[in-house]
Amino acid sequence: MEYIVVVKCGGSTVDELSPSFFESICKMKENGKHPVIVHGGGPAINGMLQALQIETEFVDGRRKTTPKVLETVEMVLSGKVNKQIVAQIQSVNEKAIGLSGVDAKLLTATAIERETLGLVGKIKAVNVSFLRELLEMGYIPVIAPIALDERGEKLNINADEAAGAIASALQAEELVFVTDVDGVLVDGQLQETLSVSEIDTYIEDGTIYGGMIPKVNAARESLTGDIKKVTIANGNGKNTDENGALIGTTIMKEEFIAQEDA
Ligand SMILES: Nc1ncnc2c1ncn2[C@@H]1O[C@H](COP(=O)(O)OP(=O)(O)O)[C@@H](O)[C@H]1O
Ligand SMILES: CC(=O)N[C@@H](CCC(=O)OP(=O)(O)O)C(=O)O
Repeated sequence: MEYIVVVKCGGSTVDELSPSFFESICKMKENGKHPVIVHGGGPAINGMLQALQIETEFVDGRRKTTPKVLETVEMVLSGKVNKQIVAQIQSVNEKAIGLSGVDAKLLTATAIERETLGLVGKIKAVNVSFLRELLEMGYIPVIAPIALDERGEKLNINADEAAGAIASALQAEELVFVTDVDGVLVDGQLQETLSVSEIDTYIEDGTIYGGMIPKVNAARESLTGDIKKVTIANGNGKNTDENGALIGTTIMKEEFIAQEDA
């Protein structure tokens, strides 16, 4: 299998994704690339938890997940958000299939720290052969970040972390985070490129905070493997190149930045 692109759609943007975003996904296929979509849904989960009067709390960017919270997370992610994206892709005439990590044991995870986070996991394994079969059949997999642990218990996974782990396991060429900002901003200025070493500096001085932290951390981890390029871009469809590819902040290994500059 050649060129795989993992695209993570953030919950911040999932209701705003423009037709041109879905067209850019189609263009990828026309250009011989294989998109795999991983999605979040934080704001929709918050809304449902509020409606159900279930308390929620974040610890270092991850949602503390009780059994009741997990039930709601799964209902919103696997039920509402996943099928919304699958329907939108199919409306531009592409074949899409919605799954969570529970289906076909797609994602296996272990709990990070039950005492503080409850049912929150870190991905240990991805059912790569099943995903590759779907890609070979021409399907775009759309994946909700719920995983199973070794005993078959469900765990909630941060969607940015899930996208990074799936991209690494698939040996994808590219990882794209689609969110509600144009990319990484420093003093209000969009950064076209960012090196791995700059990530640490900007997290340390507070320039990168909140929901941007898991994205740049997932970028850093993925770039230690086969992935050559990670992009953080806006889902509003306004920033695309002539091929319809999303433009935002590109995070690359130092040696690739050096090559591009040469
Ligand atoms: N340096 C930065 N540049 C741009 N956005 C940043 C930065 N640091 C933190 N953010 C925040 O990260 C948010 C995106 O993360 P998040 O809300 O978790 O989105 P998603 O649901 O797409 O994962 C932005 O809306 C912004 O508030
Ligand atoms: C463990 C954990 O925090 N899981 C996330 C999963 C969804 C997500 O990550 O959505 P975004 O991409 O919109 O942030 C949650 O429960 O909100």
